[in-house]
Amino acid sequence: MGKIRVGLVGIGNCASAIVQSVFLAKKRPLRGILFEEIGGYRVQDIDFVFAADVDTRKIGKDLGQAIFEGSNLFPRLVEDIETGVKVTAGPVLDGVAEHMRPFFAPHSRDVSMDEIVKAMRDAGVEVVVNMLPVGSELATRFYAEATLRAGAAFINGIPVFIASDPTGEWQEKYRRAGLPLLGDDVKGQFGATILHSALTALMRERGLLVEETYQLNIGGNTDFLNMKEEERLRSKRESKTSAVAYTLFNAEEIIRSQRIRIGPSDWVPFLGNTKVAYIYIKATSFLGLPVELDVKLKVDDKSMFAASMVDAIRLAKLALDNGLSGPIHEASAYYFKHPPRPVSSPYEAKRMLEEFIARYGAAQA
Ligand SMILES: O=P([O-])([O-])O[C@@H]1[C@@H](O)[C@H](O)[C@@H](O)[C@H](O)[C@@H]1O
Repeated sequence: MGKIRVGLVGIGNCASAIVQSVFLAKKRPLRGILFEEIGGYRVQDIDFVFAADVDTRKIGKDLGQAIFEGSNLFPRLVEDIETGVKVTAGPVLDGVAEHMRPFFAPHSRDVSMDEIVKAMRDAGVEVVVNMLPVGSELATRFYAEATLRAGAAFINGIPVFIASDPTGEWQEKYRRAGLPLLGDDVKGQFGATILHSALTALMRERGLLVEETYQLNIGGNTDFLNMKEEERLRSKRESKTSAVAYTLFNAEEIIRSQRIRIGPSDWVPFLGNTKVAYIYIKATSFLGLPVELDVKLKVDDKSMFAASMVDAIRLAKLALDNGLSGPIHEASAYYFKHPPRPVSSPYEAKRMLEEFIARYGAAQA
């Protein structure tokens, strides 16, 4: 099987977890992985060929070194990573929040679309992964456009609505260009969203009516620090809330009456990369009697991201190999919180995904 030529945008903790998982997979079988192979592609078939960031502490360094620079704190799991890819300077646009400047060292050079498209083309990028900070609306659109012009598939890991663009414009652009589009906003492997929505889906399946629910999240990395600005956080709340709301009988009513509250809640520096989620659900069961559930989840936030992303990358490549274009619904519904076509149960989403892999993976073999 061939390699997958991948470009990474935003060399933060998520990128570190992805890069390290690929180099770890070259040494020994990965633990906790969902699919060993997708259409014949293994995690170690991911080849990094392009990387972009705005932080001067990362620009110009080998990707294998840049993932440990700046405010990155994902632990080192592999020694001596050399990718041969130098981190290139991307445009800053809205990629750095004002209150983050003391923690960042963004460059101040103008970087044009032509420069980035050329760099992507020269590198022969097939799949671009967007991992910019939440709230990077302009910067995400910039890279979605650059990827399109460079002729690659785009995976949008953050809550800017590209694959799920309500106007349908981005979906149409990718369809016309004959390129796959996956997104939006990664659903961690066993993160707060999948756990919360699996619980509410189970309640629905067992005939319970959810009356009220919240999901509070705290963490100590720059992702949580960035989201302290309420405006940057708006799309994240929408994305996370919708992922749970799709599993409810009474979504509209519960949203209207503000009996659902979901989102990142605070930055607690000493937590580092650990994310803690508190989930509460109150439901009505048989004969109108109440059921209450309180769950606390504690996970490494970025390994959760990477587990989903190494699958999404292989699915994007499978879509490319099979000449699929526009939104890849099966992959988006399972791995992303805000897909263009949401599915009300994670089990149904998994069934669709497995059918997709069997169909296109087999076609390829
Ligand atoms: O899946 P989940 O745990 O609800 O939420 C996750 C966030 O906590 C994480 O910071 C981000 O990198 C992932 O993309 C995902 O959004």
